Amino acid sequence: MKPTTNFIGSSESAATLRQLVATMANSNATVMITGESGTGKELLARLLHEQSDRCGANFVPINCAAIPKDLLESELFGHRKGAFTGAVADRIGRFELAHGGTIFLDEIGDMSLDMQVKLLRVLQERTVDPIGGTRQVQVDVRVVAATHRDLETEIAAGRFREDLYYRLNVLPMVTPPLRERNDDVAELLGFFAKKCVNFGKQPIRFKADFMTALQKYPWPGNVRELSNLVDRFSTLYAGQELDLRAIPPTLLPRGLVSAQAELQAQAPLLAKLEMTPPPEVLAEMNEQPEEEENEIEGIIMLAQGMPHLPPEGLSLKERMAQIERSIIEQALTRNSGNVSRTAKLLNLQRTTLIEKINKYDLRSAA
Ligand SMILES: Nc1ncnc2c1ncn2[C@@H]1O[C@H](COP(=O)(O)OP(=O)(O)OP(=O)(O)O)[C@@H](O)[C@H]1O
Repeated sequence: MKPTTNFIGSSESAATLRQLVATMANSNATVMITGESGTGKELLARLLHEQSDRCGANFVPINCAAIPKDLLESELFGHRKGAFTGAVADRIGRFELAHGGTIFLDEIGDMSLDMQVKLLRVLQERTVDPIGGTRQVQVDVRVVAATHRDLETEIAAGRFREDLYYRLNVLPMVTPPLRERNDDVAELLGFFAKKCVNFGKQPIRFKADFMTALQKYPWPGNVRELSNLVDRFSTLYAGQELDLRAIPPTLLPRGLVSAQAELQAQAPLLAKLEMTPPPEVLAEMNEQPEEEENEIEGIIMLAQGMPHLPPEGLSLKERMAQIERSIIEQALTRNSGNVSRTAKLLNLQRTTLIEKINKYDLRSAA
């Protein structure tokens, strides 16, 4: 079978996980993957399967928390026709389906104590008892289990069997939360954006300030949350290059929320005035993602045309001239170069405006 799974990331922990998978792939020992939801536990289990000699048989995932307690036994081990009300035909369980391959028992920490006993027996004897059946079925299955729970705490609380824990935890693997490997955020954004293109969406690109803000976000939903966000962006901003303004405020580090709010509030105003921040301001916004909050606010004030005094000071004359030139240029553009209408819009004498057009070398715009 051709491998299709890709565990993205250049951080040290991502590289270590890929290395662990390669090392563990061809052992038959049970693997226990722990980590927060959305950190890639199922992806790693698939990778393990694809890299193993078992890759020609099935990889069978089952979420033990998503299946009602009463149905889980039948799902895992199967049943015979008539075994219980509703069992209208024989049905093979997930263990049999995974014969020769790998079963992935997700959210094992949510399994009831009753089922834990039954699972332990299967792991020890390598046979399953379909409900209502009269004979046991031998299964050759590699077991990979996963949970977002701390199983040692669950054991201490009497909710998880210690013997099952040791049976499962032969080869442990831990997936770190994304906030602890934010080096991977940019690569993951690119990966999921490309995936959206493969699904026929227009490509989106990310500016530096966008990437930097998202690298600071703690990602409680981890890679799943990041992937969903890219899907949303690919729909809302198809074909565009995204900057800080595209990020939902709830995802922004506190220091950038007010900055973004001002930028967004400014957007309709700028549209109304047919003004955009001068190119040098936009460039500054994109080139200095790491700057302190006060600097970002300074950039925003600049974008708004508000006077801002940078920490290193400035030449007031030069800055005033820059602002004056920019406004005249925009007003001329808006009036298709008509000097009389531009003078009226800026409340200037026509002759004064012509002087300024000459001074700022704006004749081509007039
Ligand atoms: N390093 C990664 N590279 C590429 N995709 C990833 C990576 N990590 C996670 N994903 C993707 O993120 C999503 C969530 O991953 P996965 O289902 O493996 O997480 P999980 O830890 O098993 O979550 P849960 O505990 O909620 O079941 C999937 O679409 C998966 O393909």
